[in-house]
Amino acid sequence: MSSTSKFGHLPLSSTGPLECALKGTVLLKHQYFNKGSAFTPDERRDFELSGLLPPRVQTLDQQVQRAYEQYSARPDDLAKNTFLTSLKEQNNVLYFRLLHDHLPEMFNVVYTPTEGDAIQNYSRLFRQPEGIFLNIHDVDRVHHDLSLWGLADDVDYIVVTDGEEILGIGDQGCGGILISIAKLALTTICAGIHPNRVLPVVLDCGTDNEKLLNDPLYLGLREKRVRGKQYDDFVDTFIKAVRELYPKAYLHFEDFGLGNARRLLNKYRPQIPCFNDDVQGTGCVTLAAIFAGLHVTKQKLEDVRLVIFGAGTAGVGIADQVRDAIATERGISKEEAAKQIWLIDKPGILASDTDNTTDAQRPYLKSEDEWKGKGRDLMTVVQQVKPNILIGTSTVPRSFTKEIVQEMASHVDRPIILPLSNPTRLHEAVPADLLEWTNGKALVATGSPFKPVKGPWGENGKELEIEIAECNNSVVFPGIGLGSILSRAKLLTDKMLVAAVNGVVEMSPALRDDTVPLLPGVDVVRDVSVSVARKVIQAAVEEGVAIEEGIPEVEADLDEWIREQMWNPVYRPLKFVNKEGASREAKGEMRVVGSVEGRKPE
Ligand SMILES: NC(=O)C1=CN([C@@H]2O[C@H](COP(=O)(O)OP(=O)(O)OC[C@H]3O[C@@H](n4cnc5c(N)ncnc54)[C@H](O)[C@@H]3O)[C@@H](O)[C@H]2O)C=CC1
Ligand SMILES: CC(=O)C(=O)O
Ligand SMILES: [Mg+2]
Repeated sequence: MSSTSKFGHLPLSSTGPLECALKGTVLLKHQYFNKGSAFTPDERRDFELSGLLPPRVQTLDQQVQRAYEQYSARPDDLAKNTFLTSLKEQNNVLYFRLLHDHLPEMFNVVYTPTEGDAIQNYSRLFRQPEGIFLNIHDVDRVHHDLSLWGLADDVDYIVVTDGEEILGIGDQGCGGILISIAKLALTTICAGIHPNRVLPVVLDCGTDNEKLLNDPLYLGLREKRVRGKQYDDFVDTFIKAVRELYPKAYLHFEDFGLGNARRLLNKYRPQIPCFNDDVQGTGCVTLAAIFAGLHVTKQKLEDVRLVIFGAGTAGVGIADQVRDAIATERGISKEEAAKQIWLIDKPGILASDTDNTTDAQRPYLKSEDEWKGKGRDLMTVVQQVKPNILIGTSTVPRSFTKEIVQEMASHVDRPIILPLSNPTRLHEAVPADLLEWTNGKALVATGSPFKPVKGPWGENGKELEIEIAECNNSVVFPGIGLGSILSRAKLLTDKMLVAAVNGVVEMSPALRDDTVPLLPGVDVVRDVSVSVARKVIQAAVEEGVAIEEGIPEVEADLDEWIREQMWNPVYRPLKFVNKEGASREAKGEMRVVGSVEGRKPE
């Protein structure tokens, strides 16, 4: 039962007994309340479960042990991913506890790269729907369909995608729902966001993926993507419905295509608390990695000479975050700061004479005179620019060749090289090669996880194992979301994003020891999220956008206030309440009771 905390408020995630109006088989099939073999003897009696379960009562730890054995017996990562999806549908606490206890091992199975395989196979692996599917041809029903999820107060965090540019594997149509689900699972496991107060959404606008269009089992709209005004009206209707139904919710855009990602962010950012993970999340985590790298190389932002290969949603998102940091740090204009960044896309270096550049790329165009008569390919740019940082967001595998990397390393002692394209097979270079080509000098972080690399790189050729940081927006988006939700920020401002970067940098192992990774790993992810959330909340208060009252000012209290509201995967004793008497004591649990009872939308 929830109660006010020492801070005099009702925490977002509560502890103590959990009210439940369900019994028998309905309860056993309910992912939020189900405990399986861990129902206590009293609960078995009170909730009509005694004949429905084998007699032995087990602990959560024993269940985790069994689930881990079952997981380990699955032959490959996709089968492991499918197993975990089923487990989540059966028992939320067990699923999140298993993940919690084995996170470093399972992270790449529930997230990139394996989740990408699951998304590509969505219509083949489909067993049970999860989330909300909105149909562009049913725009009149958007409000109604969204309302089926629950009542106004019940949603804190929404992830929405239109499935056009998923995790580096392109257009996946309605299978994109799985990226919304996966990102939300990470908000829970990494930042303790209540799993029952989140909402995954896919906007089904069709797909341009021929394979899906020709697949008779494809579950989404089998037609080409609808674009233009009809698309914009659909998104607008969705946003309006979100504001009406879930006025407190924070909206996370994920994996929209290049033509829409930034455009939608720019449109809605001044109106609602929203965030684009590919633009802003990637920008924040990469800036944090750069700060850590510069700390190791003993350089400052004024020393940055950054080349970004692949100037799409993520690439320009990174450029903006770095440019703004340089401008603030050096006290110069954004135009001046942009001179330290070079963008390369399919036509080569982007210059004033390059055709079809986007509004977002324009601030970074170089003068055509500067590049007249010169090659515009990556090798020439590296030769001319002599960058100390090279980032890949191109989806072009192996594009950072030995020659290019060695050219870069011939100008700087410790090149910072971040191949960020996902999934693993699309990385611009793999860490083992980067380290070998630079004799262990490169400071590397990657978009997907890689195993540590062994090599003779120590003093006098001593064998050393170098850990590789994962530079993925997953390091930062859960904490940004947590901070925004807890402060009930009405907008997500630039200063809150800068604060989030600082929250990650403070946790970077490389700040204390320059032989270790640039970014914190998943083993400390909850601490990272607290650090990020704290900074985000403080910035929201300073900016005057925090609505929540009573946010503690003292840092230690603020940390406690944050941690107290994070959801933990533990079983809570169930307390039976009559359906009529079911109160909303434990904030957030009512959606479950409501949906099972068939609560009508208001
Ligand atoms: N590590 C992380 O946290 C993140 C990684 N990513 C990854 O970054 C990659 C790009 O994602 P988005 O920016 O969303 O896609 P996008 O499609 O918006 O951008 C890709 C860009 O690369 C360019 N490109 C393609 N071929 C090229 C070539 N041969 N030479 C130069 N440029 C070329 C494209 O024209 C486009 O501008 C994906 O693999 C994605 O998974 C994206 C977001 C976060
Ligand atoms: C990590 C991520 O958001 C992406 O690859 O799209
Ligand atoms: Mg993404």
